[in-house]
Amino acid sequence: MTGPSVDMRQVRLTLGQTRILHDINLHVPAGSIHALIGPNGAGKSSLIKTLMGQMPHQGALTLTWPAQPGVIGYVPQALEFDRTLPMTVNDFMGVMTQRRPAFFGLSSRNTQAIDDALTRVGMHHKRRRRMGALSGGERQRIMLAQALIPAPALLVLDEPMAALDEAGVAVFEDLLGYWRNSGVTVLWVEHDLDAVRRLADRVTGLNHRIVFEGEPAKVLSTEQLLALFSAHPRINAHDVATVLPAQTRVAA
Ligand SMILES: Nc1ncnc2c1ncn2[C@@H]1O[C@H](COP(=O)(O)OP(=O)(O)OP(=O)(O)O)[C@@H](O)[C@H]1O
Repeated sequence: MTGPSVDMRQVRLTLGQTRILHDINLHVPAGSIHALIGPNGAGKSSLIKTLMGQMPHQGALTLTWPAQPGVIGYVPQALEFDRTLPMTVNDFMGVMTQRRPAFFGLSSRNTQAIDDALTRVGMHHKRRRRMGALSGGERQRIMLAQALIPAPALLVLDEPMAALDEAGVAVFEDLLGYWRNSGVTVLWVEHDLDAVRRLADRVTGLNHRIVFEGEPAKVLSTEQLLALFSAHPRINAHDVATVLPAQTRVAA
């Protein structure tokens, strides 16, 4: 299950008249946990969608696999579900993990894997609930569960912790440890800088272009964070107060 390295060379993205990404050169080593941080609208989700082949980018994108190409898992930003949509957690897991339509029921081939994944994120007892009746944090746990089937070698996470409570964060950290030990490559968009310091091997600061890259302990200095978060036109005092950790705010 060992993951690939990821390389972007001179990647650019223009949507309409707006240049979203400028000359991105990014290297994510195989089997590493690589965080992507930056202000709102900096292009983090766009970079991830570019990697997933969903954007009309220019430049070179390379995945170098250790042996054969493996599975790429994706956890999108928090999804909303209509409360009345008659789709249970089981149905959703079926839709995400099997080819046959979910209204035929779960494929027996996947039942055990789905049970295990839901147990792993602490949601097995809610598998008959409607997706729209779950809390945001519970839905986020389901999004993590679907990314476990089939076991990914490269995992792309877009703010997976955004809606999680303390117990959910513990589940996520446990999964991250599991992926790390399994050699999975993880590219992870995150706003919680304390979590990035604690859990990532490397971090890239993005604001339409790469502002810095390196080990969190070395590059997440007050100066670098101010350069990253104050260069954006939409940044204001409130954004700085919510984005920078308390320790950094005091120091700044
Ligand atoms: N399809 C699109 N067409 C035009 N502009 C777009 C499109 N998708 C995104 N954008 C713009 O691209 C910029 C980057 O958006 P993106 O969602 O990648 O930022 P982000 O860093 O993920 O932001 P956030 O942290 O708020 O989720 C934004 O200004 C957004 O409005």
